[in-house]
Parts: sequence; structure tokens; C-alpha cells
Amino acid sequence: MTADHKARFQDQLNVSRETISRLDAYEALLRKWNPAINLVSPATLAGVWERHFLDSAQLFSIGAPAHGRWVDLGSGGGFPGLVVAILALEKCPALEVLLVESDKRKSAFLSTVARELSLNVTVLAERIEAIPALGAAVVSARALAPLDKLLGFANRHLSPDGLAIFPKGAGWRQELATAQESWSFKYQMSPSETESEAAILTITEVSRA
Ligand SMILES: C[S@@+](CC[C@H](N)C(=O)[O-])C[C@H]1O[C@@H](n2cnc3c(N)ncnc32)[C@H](O)[C@@H]1O
Repeated sequence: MTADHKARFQDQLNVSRETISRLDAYEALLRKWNPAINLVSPATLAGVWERHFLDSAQLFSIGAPAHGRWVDLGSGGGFPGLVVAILALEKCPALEVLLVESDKRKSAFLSTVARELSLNVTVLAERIEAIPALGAAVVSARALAPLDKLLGFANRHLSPDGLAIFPKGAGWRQELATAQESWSFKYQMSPSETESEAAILTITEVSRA
């Protein structure tokens, strides 16, 4: 199963063997740490390449800039942020990736992976609400909060021409309608390649409605 997904990953993203090896090393660390700190639901570990790696890589394909800051909020076990950082090492090495994760054990895990794989990553072990504006080129967040709340974070942490990339589940249309009551923004929807009914929302020009 994993071999198929690795091949798909290599084909779709056109990545080197070194990148696949880094993802293998990340997977090994995830499996080592997961029983102690529940980084991902154990049920999803068997399909980690599809459920987590490919799912995160979609976001990189949509929005990776050549340089600047990619800020991933509520990174948990590193999705999508660590996958973005691993791909960036090969595809856009000037891109700096910041991972914001307030849980100290999870942030220790993120720092360990970043150090062991020599990634261009900074881990901020703080609450999103407590950090100063980051001037990001890209803000991402998976499974963190409803869109309405995420747009508050995007409004604070994006540079004026920055891009927010939020994967959303089947209820994305309703989340969009609710967010439009409080926020003005432009968006594009890309269907998720890993989950039917799910969507990836790419958002620019966020301001209060
Ligand atoms: C449901 S998990 C999702 C993790 C990861 N993005 C994923 O998709 O696998 C949400 C994560 O956000 C972190 N988190 C929640 N609220 C936060 C906040 N206000 N500041 C920083 N981290 C937060 C939690 O500790 C948790 O690890």
C-alpha cells in the first residue's frame, strides 16, 4: 500500500529520492512518538502517506512561494507544515517555515523532526493568539478551527499580498457562508485529491466586512 502511495507521491510531485527518504524518516519518528503523545489518530497511521503526506503536499502544490514565510498554525504532528518544509528543501530552499503549536510535547516532536532532517523550520511553542504578527506569504491550518476563526488569524499574520490555504471538510460551503458574514475576502476552491467532498480554500485580500 505504502509503496503505491510513494510512487504516486514521486510521480505527482516530481520529487527526488532524497525527499522520499526524508519523508520515510519523518514517518519513522511519527510512529516512534505517536504512542506516547498521540500526534495523529492511530487509525490513520497505516495510511500515513495518503491521509497525511499527500493531503499536506496538495497545499504545497497550490501555494508554495519561492521565498518568504510559510506559517502553519496548530501543526500538531506536523501537517501540513513539516511536509511543506520537506518539499521546500528540494523545491524552494529559501522558503522559511514557521510552525505554531502550543502543546509542548508536540512542539518538542516538531523541533526534533526539523533538527534531524535539517529543515528550514522554526517552531513557536506558543498560542497563536499570543504571538506578534508574522507577515507571512502563506498561512495554512488543517483541522484547527472553523473558517470564520481562521480568517481572524489570517488577517493578523498574512502580509498584505499573502495567501491563506485551508483544507476543509464536506461542510465547507456552510463555513464559507458563515465567514462571509464577518469577513471580506476573495477565494478559490480546489477539490481535495485525497478526500471526496473535501475542499481546499485559497483565500486572499482578507479584511473585516
Ligand atoms: C486537531 S489538531 C490538528 C493538527 C494538524 N494540523 C493536523 O491536521 O494533523 C489541532 C492542533 O492545534 C493546536 N492548537 C489548538 N489551538 C491552538 C492555539 N490557539 N495556538 C496554538 N496551537 C493550537 C493543538 O494543540 C493541536 O495540536
